[in-house]
Amino acid sequence: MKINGQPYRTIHPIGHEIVQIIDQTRLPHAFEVKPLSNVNEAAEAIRHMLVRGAPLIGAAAAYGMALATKQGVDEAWLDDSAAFLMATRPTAVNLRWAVQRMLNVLKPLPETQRHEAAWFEAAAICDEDVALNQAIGRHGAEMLQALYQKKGRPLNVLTHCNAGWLAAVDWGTALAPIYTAFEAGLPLHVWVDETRPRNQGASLTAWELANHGVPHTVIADNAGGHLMQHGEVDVVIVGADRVTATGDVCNKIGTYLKALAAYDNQVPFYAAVPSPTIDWAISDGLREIPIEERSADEVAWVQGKTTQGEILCVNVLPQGSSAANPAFDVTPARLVTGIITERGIAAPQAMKLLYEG
Ligand SMILES: CSC[C@H]1O[C@H](OP(=O)(O)O)[C@H](O)[C@@H]1O
Repeated sequence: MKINGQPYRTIHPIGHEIVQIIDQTRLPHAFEVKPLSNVNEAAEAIRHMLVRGAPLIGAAAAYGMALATKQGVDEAWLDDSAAFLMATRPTAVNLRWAVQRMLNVLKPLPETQRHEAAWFEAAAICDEDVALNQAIGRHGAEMLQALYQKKGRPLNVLTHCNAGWLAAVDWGTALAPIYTAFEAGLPLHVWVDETRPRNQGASLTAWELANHGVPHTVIADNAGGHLMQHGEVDVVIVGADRVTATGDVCNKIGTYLKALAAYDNQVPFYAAVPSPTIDWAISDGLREIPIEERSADEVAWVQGKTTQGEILCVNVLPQGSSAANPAFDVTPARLVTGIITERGIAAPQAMKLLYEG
C-alpha cells in the first residue's frame, strides 16, 4: 500500500544488516518504524505483536533467520535460531512454514554462502506474499462484483480483526478483495469489528481503510449478529492463521461467533487464505491447532489517546477480577461458504482440488 503517496511494505531490509518494521502496537495514534538488528529482536517483535498477522509473522521470521546469519551460519546456530523464532507464537502456521523453508534452503549450502542466501530467500518470501495476496484480491473482488450485481446496491462487508496489508507484507488477505473491488469502482462499505482485546480491527483495519478512503464503520464485536439479522451484512470476509486440509479455519478469537451468526442468517462467510496458511498435515482444526493463550493483561488493559494527545493504558477490570485470553478460535468447515486462495475460490471440502494438477 502507500504511505504519503509512496509504495510501502510492512517489512523491508536495509542492506543485509537491518530489517525495518512498523511498530503496530503504536497504531493508530502513532506511525513509528523500528529497526530489527538481530534474531532476538525479530523474535521479540513477533512475540509482543509489533509485527503480527499470519503472513507478516512468516516474513518476520524469515528475516529473523537472515538476521541470525549475521551472528553465525553453523547448523547448530541456525537450528537454535529457528527454534527460538518458532517458540514465539504457536498458532499461525506461516511462522513454522517460513522458518522451515529458510532451513531447507540454507542447510544444503556451504556455510560461506548461507548469509547471502538467507537475505535473498527472505526477500523472495516477501515478494511471493505480495503476489499471493494480489491474486486473492482479484479472485475475491470477482466474488464481490457478482454479489453486487445480484444485490443491485452498495455492498456491506463485515470483517474481523486485521487481515489487511498490516497483517502481511502488502495488500493483506481479507482486505485484498475489498481494496481491489474498491479501486475498480465497486461501491462498498465495511463493518469493522473492533476485535477485543487487542483491537486489531479498531486500531489497524480502521486505520488502513481510513487511509485508503474506503467507507467503513467500527462496531463492537457483539454487534455483527444483530446487523446480519437486519440484513445489514451482505458478506463476511476474514483472514486466517491456519486452515486445515479439510477447510477448518483458525482465526482471531470471535471469528467462530461471526460464522455462527452468518450461517444462521444465510450470509456468505469467506476466509481469505494464501497457501502458506494452509496446514495440509492436519484435518481436525478443533483438536489439532494449538491456540495461543496470551496474557490476561491484554484483556485488563486498554490503550488509547487522551484529548491532550497522550497515549496511555487504563485498566478496565475491577480489583481482584481475573481474565482469560485465548487469542484464536476454530471455525468448522461446515460454517464456511468458501476459501479465497491465490488459485481461486473453493468450498472448504473442494479446496484441495485447487492444488491438484
Ligand atoms: C492475514 S492473517 C491475519 C490474522 O492474524 C491475526 O492474528 P494476530 O493479530 O494475533 O497476529 C488475526 O487472526 C488475523 O485474522
